[in-house]
Amino acid sequence: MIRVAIFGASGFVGGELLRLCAAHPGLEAVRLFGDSRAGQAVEEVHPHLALAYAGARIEAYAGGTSLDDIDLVFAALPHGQSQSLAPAILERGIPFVDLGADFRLKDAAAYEQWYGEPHQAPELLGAFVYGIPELHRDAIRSAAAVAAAGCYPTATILALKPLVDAGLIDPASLVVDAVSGVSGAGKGLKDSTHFNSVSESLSAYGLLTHRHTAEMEAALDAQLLFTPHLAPMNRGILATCYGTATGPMAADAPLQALRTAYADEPFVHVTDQAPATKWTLGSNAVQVTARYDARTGRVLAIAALDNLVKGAAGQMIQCANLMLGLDEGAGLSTCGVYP
Ligand SMILES: NC(=O)C1=CN([C@@H]2O[C@H](COP(=O)(O)OP(=O)(O)OC[C@H]3O[C@@H](n4cnc5c(N)ncnc54)[C@H](OP(=O)(O)O)[C@@H]3O)[C@@H](O)[C@H]2O)C=CC1
Ligand SMILES: CC(=O)N[C@@H](CCC(=O)OP(=O)(O)O)C(=O)O
Repeated sequence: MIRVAIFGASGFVGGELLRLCAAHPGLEAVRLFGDSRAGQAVEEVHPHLALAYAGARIEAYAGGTSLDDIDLVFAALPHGQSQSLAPAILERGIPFVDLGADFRLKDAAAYEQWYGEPHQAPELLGAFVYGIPELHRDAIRSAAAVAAAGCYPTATILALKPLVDAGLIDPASLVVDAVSGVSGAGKGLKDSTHFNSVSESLSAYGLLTHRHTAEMEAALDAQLLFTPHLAPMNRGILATCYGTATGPMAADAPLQALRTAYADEPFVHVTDQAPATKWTLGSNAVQVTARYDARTGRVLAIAALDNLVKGAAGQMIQCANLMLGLDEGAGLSTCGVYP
C-alpha cells in the first residue's frame, strides 16, 4: 500500500480525502495532520468515518521525521500554509498534491496581486503542474508536485476550455456566474456562512475581485468576469458561463465541441439536459452542456460538480493516481448519490 500523509485531515476536504482513501485499493492514510483538532480521535472529528478509521487520531505536524516512510502527501490547508510546507516535501522527493491556491499561479507578481501578500516560495512555483487531469494529463503523470485546481476553476475551465479552443467563443467576452454549496467555504463558522445567513437566501460575493479569476484566466488564456454565489445547500458547484460567439454557427456546435473534447474522459459527462448539482453528489463526475443562442449571438455553457470531490479531494486522488502510475480512476466513483 502507498502510505499517505494528509495535511488538513480535520477539515472538510481532509474528511473527503479520508473517505476516498478508505475505499481506494492502493492508498492508505497513515499520518493525519491537523491544527486545532490535533490530539482528537478521527471518530470525534469525523464521526461518519468512525468505522474506517477506528483508533486513528489527528496529530500535530512536528516536522523532522514526521514524513519518514511516507510515499505521498496531500495538503488541504488554508491558502498560504503550503508555501512553508512545500520545501520539506519536495526535498524528500515525495509526490505532493496540494489543493490550496499557493502554487496554482505561475507568476509571483500575479499571486501578490490577487492574494494581497507576497509569495513565500516563488522559486517553487515552476515545480508545480496545474492539476486538472482532463487538460494536463501527461504533465501530471511526470510531475513531482501538482497544484490541484479547486471547485470554481474546475467547473468553469471544463465548461469553457473546449469552446475557446475550438474558436467558437470570443475569449475576451467571458462571463461566469457560479453557485456554491456552503461546504465550499470550509468548516470554520463565519457570519456569512452561519445557518441564519444562508438558509432561505442566495447571495453573490467577491464582486469583480474573486481570487479564482486569475487562475481561470490563465488556464483559458482569456478575460473573464467571475461572480460567485452562495446557495443554501451543503455541496455542489453550478457554473453558468457565457461568451460572445465568434460568428454564426450550428445550434449544436458548442455541444458537439464538448462531446469531441471529452469523448474519452471517464469523469466528464456531456449532457443535452441542463445539469444539476445533485447529479454529482458524492461522485467525481462533472456534468457539462452548452448551447448557441442565435438570437443574442452568445454561447452558453454550464458545468455541475461536487465541490468536495471533483472540485477537491477526488481531483487530488485522480492527480495522485496519475503521478503514481495507478489506474486514473482508482478509488473514484462516477455515480452520484440520489435522492
Ligand atoms: N471546501 C471546498 O469545497 C474546497 C476547498 N478548497 C481548498 O482546500 C483547502 C482546505 O479547505 P477546507 O477543507 O474546506 O477547509 P477547512 O477549514 O474545513 O479545513 C482546514 C484544515 O486546515 C487545518 N489548518 C487550519 N489552519 C492551519 C494551520 N495554520 N496550520 C496547519 N493546519 C491548519 C485545519 O485544522 P484544524 O481543523 O485541526 O484546526 C483543517 O484540518 C483550502 O485551501 C480551500 O481553499 C479547494 C476546493 C474546494
Ligand atoms: C463558498 C466559498 O466560500 N467558496 C470558496 C472557494 C472554495 C475554494 O477554496 O476553492 P478553491 O480551491 O478553488 O480555492 C471561496 O469563494 O473562497
